[in-house]
Amino acid sequence: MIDLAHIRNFSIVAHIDHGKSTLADRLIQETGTVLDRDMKEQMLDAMDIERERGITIKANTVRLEYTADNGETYILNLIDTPGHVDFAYEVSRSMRAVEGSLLVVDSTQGVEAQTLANVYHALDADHEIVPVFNKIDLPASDVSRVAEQVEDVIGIDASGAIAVSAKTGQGIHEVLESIVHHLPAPKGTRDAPLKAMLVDSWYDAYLGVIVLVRIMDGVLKKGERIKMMQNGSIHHVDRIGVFRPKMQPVDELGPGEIGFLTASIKQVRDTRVGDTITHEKKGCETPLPGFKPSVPVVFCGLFPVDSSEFEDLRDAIEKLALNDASFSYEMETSAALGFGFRCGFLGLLHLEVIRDRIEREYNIDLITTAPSVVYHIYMRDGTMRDLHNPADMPDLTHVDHIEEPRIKATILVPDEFLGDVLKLCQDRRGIQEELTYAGARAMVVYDLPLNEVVFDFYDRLKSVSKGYASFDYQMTGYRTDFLVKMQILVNDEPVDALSTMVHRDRADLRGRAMVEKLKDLIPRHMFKIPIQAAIGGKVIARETLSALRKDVTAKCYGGDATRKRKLLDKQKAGKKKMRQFGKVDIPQEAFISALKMDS
Ligand SMILES: Nc1nc2c(ncn2[C@@H]2O[C@H](COP(=O)(O)OP(=O)(O)OP(=O)(O)O)[C@@H](O)[C@H]2O)c(=O)[nH]1
Repeated sequence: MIDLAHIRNFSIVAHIDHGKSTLADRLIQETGTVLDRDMKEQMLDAMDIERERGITIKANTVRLEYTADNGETYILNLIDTPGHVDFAYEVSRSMRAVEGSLLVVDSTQGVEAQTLANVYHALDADHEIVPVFNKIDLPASDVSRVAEQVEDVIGIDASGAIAVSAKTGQGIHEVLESIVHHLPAPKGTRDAPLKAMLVDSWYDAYLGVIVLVRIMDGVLKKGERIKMMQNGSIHHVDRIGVFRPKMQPVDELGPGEIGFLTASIKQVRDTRVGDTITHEKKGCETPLPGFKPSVPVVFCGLFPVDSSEFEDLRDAIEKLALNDASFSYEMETSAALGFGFRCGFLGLLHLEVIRDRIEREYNIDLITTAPSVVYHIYMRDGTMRDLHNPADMPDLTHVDHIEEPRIKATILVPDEFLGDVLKLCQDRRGIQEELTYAGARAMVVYDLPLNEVVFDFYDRLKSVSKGYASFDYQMTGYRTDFLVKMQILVNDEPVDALSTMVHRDRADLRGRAMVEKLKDLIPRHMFKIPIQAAIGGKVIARETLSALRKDVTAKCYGGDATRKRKLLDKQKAGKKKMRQFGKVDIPQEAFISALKMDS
């Protein structure tokens, strides 16, 4: 039995790359949770892909045991939260399971857009916050400037801030002491009926679904029968334990504790995040206030390049969906691409991660169609339908008006790039709402159509600001606008995978840019190929790809046989990555490249 006064539950909030994972590693190491020789960098980022991209996707948790300078031993439960905007929902969810946060700010960079977004989640959850200024080993570190920023921009007291280097370990001891002395102990009643929050869940091939819980009141033991309060389903608990960071069984989980349970649950979908778990008999009466469910906001089609791999793709998607309740999919057929899936994601990063995993872990080459947001189509008969795929756009004569999702975007950028950032937002149909300064940085808030952001906004923002701008957004609602479906025709055949919804005022520009790009991306054929952009029956842009008798080896004068061989092999490999539309081969990268807007 662990006494509540000796528990501290906390999370780390930070902008991406400010050192959250590195700090977590140091805390694990400093408390001896993992022996030094077993310590590999970034213990908490389990998946390869996370390691490679340096981002944390699945919220992870670890229990640390720390003997403080006052001689008392404390249990510190760290919940690692994802830092990226796509996973904002996971952040806000895990925040409710803990009482405090370490706010990590890179002292060479300062407060960024996701610092703000994440710290607001923490403040929403009534957290006590300890600011931690990281990377003080670097010459560019400026702790007093960052402290000023934290006070000015976020409005929290930075006098108790700790300067650390998660890299060298400097200041880590102070962080642990501050967790013990500045963060509140959890509250809860041992004798009350069981009330536990379902914080997260994921699928494990051996154990089935693993459920991360925070016990609010009561005690959970192995062998008990529990009830999920949302749907009343009953499960038999076959394992309980904690993460250190490996799984370690425990006898019970009491109030204030964070741990896991398994109960032969087959699918992550059967465990609703934010649900309240109680005992089947003598359970609690009222559930905890619920969480909002995460809804996919970006949709795109995934098709196998090699159509014989459709079943493999289905298998891969089903497996990934087992572990990710926020990823949705349904079968889709496209005239040009054959069989595939229409998939829904929380955002672009989520999309990229899933696509990468399918290509890498399941070895399937994919064609990804243009990402699209969900439009509300109001019909003349008074009904409304969601449009996930521009290809499904109903006949315009039946449509009354169309609404598109809007976001509130917060961008922090050094002064000198502000002009370019404003221009970018303006070009993307943005409406400026706020412009303020914090030192040499400007903070702008824009109301933007999500559609203009999902594709390459973030890349463009990074490039116009030389990487210095940071960005975060939240959905705000829907608004009517003059939106049309633009089709692309290659050799007079519509390529549905390239259909997009655009604002009418920008359609000509976009159409022109797309056909010009496609002209460069599609290889020449033996015949002339017209490439057109059209709205309804009206062509708004056109290019023609001239015919060519293709002899790729022609430039290999001198008859070097191995060079010729290599070129031919390369061409063959390239062929595999092409898709035939009527008589025309379109390379895979054309589907994405054509949509990128350079400026
Ligand atoms: N010099 C120096 N580098 C650091 C320090 N802490 C972290 N880094 C480096 O900064 C980079 C980002 O650190 P991470 O710990 O991966 O950052 P993160 O905030 O967890 O990033 P996400 O998981 O992507 O949100 C890595 O290359 C680290 O090695 C530090 O104290 N000093």
